[in-house]
Formats: sequence, C-alpha cells, structure tokens
Amino acid sequence: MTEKEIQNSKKLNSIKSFLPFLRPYKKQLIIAATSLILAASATLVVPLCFRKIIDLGFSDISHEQINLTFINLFAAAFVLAFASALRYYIVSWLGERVTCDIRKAVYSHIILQSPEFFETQQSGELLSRINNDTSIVQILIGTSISMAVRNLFLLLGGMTMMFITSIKLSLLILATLLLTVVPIMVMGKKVRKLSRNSQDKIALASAIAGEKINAILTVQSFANEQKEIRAFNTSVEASFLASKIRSAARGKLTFVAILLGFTSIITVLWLGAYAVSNQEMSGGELTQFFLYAVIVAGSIAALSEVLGDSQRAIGAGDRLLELLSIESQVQNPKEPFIPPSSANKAISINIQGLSFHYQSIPTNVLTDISLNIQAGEKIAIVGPSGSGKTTLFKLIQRFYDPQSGSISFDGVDIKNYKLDDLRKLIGVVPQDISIFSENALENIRYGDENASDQDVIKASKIAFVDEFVSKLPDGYSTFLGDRGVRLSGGQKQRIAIARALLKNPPLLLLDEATSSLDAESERLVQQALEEAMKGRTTIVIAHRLATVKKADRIVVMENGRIVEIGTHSSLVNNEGLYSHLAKLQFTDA
Ligand SMILES: Nc1ncnc2c1ncn2[C@@H]1O[C@H](COP(=O)(O)OP(=O)(O)OP(=O)(O)O)[C@@H](O)[C@H]1O
Repeated sequence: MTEKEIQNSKKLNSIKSFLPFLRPYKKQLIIAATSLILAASATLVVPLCFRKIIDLGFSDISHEQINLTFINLFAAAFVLAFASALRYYIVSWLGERVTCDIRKAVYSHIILQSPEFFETQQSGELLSRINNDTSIVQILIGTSISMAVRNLFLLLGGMTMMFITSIKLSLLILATLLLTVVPIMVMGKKVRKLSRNSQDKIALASAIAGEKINAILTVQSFANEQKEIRAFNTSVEASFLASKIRSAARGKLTFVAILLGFTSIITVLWLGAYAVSNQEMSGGELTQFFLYAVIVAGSIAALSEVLGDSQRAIGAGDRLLELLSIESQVQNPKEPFIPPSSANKAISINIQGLSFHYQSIPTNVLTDISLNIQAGEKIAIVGPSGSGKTTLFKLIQRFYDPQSGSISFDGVDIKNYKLDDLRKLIGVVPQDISIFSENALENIRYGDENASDQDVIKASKIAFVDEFVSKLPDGYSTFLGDRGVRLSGGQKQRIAIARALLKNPPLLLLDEATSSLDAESERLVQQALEEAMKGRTTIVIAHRLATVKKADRIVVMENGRIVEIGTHSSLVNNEGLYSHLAKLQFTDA
C-alpha cells in the first residue's frame, strides 16, 4: 500500500471504529435517514413546481390548475419543514447520546489502566480528551454526517435533474465542477493536519493548568504565580495561533469552494440564456435548471464546509481511538482463581526470585527478592530511600507485573486472581493519602461502598477518627474540602486507617509517615495501627524504632535487594546496614 492508501484506510477505520457506538441506536438512525431523504426529495421537487408555474403562464389556464400547482408547492414545503425538523431533533439527539456513551467508555477505559499508563499521560490532557475531543466528535455525529448525507443526496438528485433538463448545459457544468473539486480536496487535507495540531495544543494548555491547580500550594509558596500565568498564557496563545492558522486555511477553502462553484454556474447560465433566446429551451426549463444548479452549488459549498468539520472530528476521533486502543499492562487472568469466602483470615505470602524494573528505566529496582511471610506475621521493611520498598508494595498489589519471579497468596500466584479480588484482600495505608471532595462519612466509606453508617463509625472509633470528626461542625457530615485541605497530616492518616479497616482485609500494607507528627497525633496513629494489625498479616515500611521493635521480623533492603532479615536485637548485634540505619534513621533511636 502507498502511504496515501494507508492514510485513507486509517481515515475509514477512524469512522468505522465509531460504528459500535452507533449500533444501539438503529431505530433512530432509520428515522433520521428517512426524514433526511424526505426533506431532500421535497427540496428537489420545488424547482419542478416553479418550472410548471413559469411555463404555464397564468393567463390561459384554469383556476383549478393554478390551485393544484400551488397546493403541490405547499405540500412540498410542508414535507420539507416537517422532515427537516424531525431530522434535526433525531440527529442532534444521536450526537448527544453517542458522545455521552463515548465519554463513559473513555473514562472507564482510563480508570482501568495500570499505573504505567499514568506515568506517561498528563491528567489534564486526559481530561481534555474526555471533554473537548468528545465534543468535537459530537459535532461530527450530531451535525456533520447528516449534513454530508443530505448534501450528497441533493448533489446527486440535483445533478440528475439537471441532466434531465438539459444534457448539454449539464455536461458543461460538470466539467467546470471538476475544476472545483480538485483544489477543495487538496486544501481539505491541509485543514485536517492543522486541526490535529490545534487540538494537541489545546490539550497541552489544559494539562499545564490542571497540573498547576493541583499543586497550588507549591506554586504559591515558591511565589511562582506570575511564572505559571506566563507559562499558561504562552501555551494558550500557541493554541490560539494553531487555531488561527487552521481557521485561515478553512476560510480559504470556503472561499475557493464557493467562488469556483458559483463561477461555474454563472458561466453555464450565461450560455443557457443564449439557448432560451435561440428557442432551444423554454424559460421555465432554464429556471428549473438554474434552481437545480443553485442546489448543486449549495450542496458542494456545504460539503466543503462539512469536510473541514469532519477533518477536525477525525483528528479528535483519532486521538480518542488511540486512547481506547491502549491496553492496560496488567490484565485479569482468563480463568481466575476464586478465593474462598472465609478469606478474611490472615494470609501467607510467598515471594520467589522477584526481579523488576520500570519500563522507562532498564535498571532493576528489585533484584532476586525471595521472602516467605506466614499468616498473621508482622514484617517491617527498612532501607535507605530508593531501595525499592514502595515498589515492592506496588508489585504485591499487582500495579505492575515483575519481569521474573512471582508473588503468591496462600500458595496461589497473584496473577491468577481477578484484580478486584486480589485488591480486596489488601488494605493499604499509604503515605500520600487521597481525601475526596465529600464528607467524612463518605470519605471513610470509600474503603467499602457497601458498609453501613454504623460500620463506618465503628471503624472510625478503632482508628481514632471519631475523636476528631465528632468535634467537626457537622460531625460525619462535614465536608472535608478539596483533597482534604482542612485536615492535618495525622488526621488524614487516621482516615486512611479507618478506610483500610472498613475493608477488613487479611493483608495490611502500611507505609509509615516520614513526616513527624506531633506526639499526641503520633500516639493516636500508632494505637490505631496496632488495632488495625490485629489478626492480619502486616507488612509495614518502617521509619520508627517503635514499629520495628514490635515487628516479628525486620527485612532490610538496599539497592533493590534484601540484605538482612532478623529481629531488632539480632540485627543490631550484626553490625550491618540495619545497625547503621538504626543509629542514623530512627527518630527515637
Ligand atoms: N514509576 C517509576 N518509574 C521509574 N522509576 C521509578 C518509578 N517509581 C520509582 N522509581 C525508581 O525506583 C527506585 C525505587 O523507588 P521506591 O519508591 O520503591 O523506593 P523506596 O525504597 O520506597 O524509597 P523511599 O523510602 O524514598 O520512599 C527509585 O530509584 C525510584 O527512582
């Protein structure tokens, strides 16, 4: 295939890939097509009526004939009005409906991606795709396609009628029309390229804004507001420039299309006037021919306009399809293992020869990790920053698959679990806690959407959340603010613990906060954690002496490898990395 053929087949595929979204609405499509054909046919009948009116003249004919002619004209007008209105409603409805479905599909596709996807995609850009690109596709489905079909129908119908009226004049017009189409095609291609460019620029501007608004405290504390305003302005201006270039190209396209279209009609009519004067055709026939030529020219102009719009839509559609075609790196197994229903008791973990590197960097972050953890055991992981502790947590939750080795829960490789089932077994208390723009009750219920209010409050009491939430102005109904800005670090942690407890998981993964909490908060968080760990297998990334001392075993990591395993006292006596770290790192050591 030549490059052009590949491009064309891609274009076709872009449109084809949207077909599944249209499939559920066959009934509406049939109504739309019928009303569209009716309206176009009514338009094509009008010139016939006019020819009759002119050629009959009104002096020599009966009133009955006059009445019939005008009633016919009125009937055509009625069909035209009714069918056009129906077409407008159904087609707009389809556009809105399908866009809504595409939006839903894109969002659920994004949210099911593994974290690797989000390492390369900016959230602002993804939002722009959900909002802007889908809106453009809406124009395609809600307007452009129906305009294209209607005008194509008018073009073909008008041409046929023109040939019936006068073959000679029609052939002439056809020849001049060919001269019109070629430049339109060439220019249309350019517009499409520019459209994609302009959409990319808009997405980039949203991405920049989204990222900085999310990090507003960092922006303001470095007094970088003006810098960020300038950066955003530059990127918005770039998107304006891209749109300007696109609009100019589109404007030129419209100019060329209309001018060439009309030039060809005027030329032919000129010749038509001679034909009437030589009595080769009647005045009514020339009028009829003229009206069809106007319809044909109008439809060509409209088609060129639609071409511009659909180029834009295909650009946006391409981006959406590209997004929808990305498969998550972590997939559910074909035949998943069904965990037994008594799954809430502690589980054992077996890690065997685990090695892993992130796709972006080929050096191993974890190398040959092997570790057996018994059901109910409490393991503390310590190690210098960057030694791979958090990465190990990510692999246990199967956010990534290792390049070699395996992790098993109660003897079953975690790859055999459905992702949902696997993650239901794990409660995570991360360092970086997400609080959503909802009230306290709903924020905690995020751990288990089916939990009753009583369950939420029970978990809150164990996690010492009740202690501060009940003092808030509206208690559990208090809105916690965008991303929890109204909560302290220790309070957020306790919310995270309550969430994890509500899930009642057999395995707890705790990432101990490195930021120092005040003594009272620290005591409450520790107490909450101790409650949470009861009866479960627990792995904690430890930064405090109190935590490591309570652990059954301590795993010491360095450069992605396990270098020591033992209890606090045995490791301190070892004089290895642990004793060195213990002296330096543990705040209360
Ligand atoms: N998404 C990622 N892509 C590429 N490299 C990553 C990614 N996440 C982490 N890394 C790298 O992997 C290594 C281990 O990181 P990890 O977060 O697991 O360390 P850690 O022991 O938990 O450190 P800390 O105690 O500072 O949290 C680091 O060198 C880090 O730069």
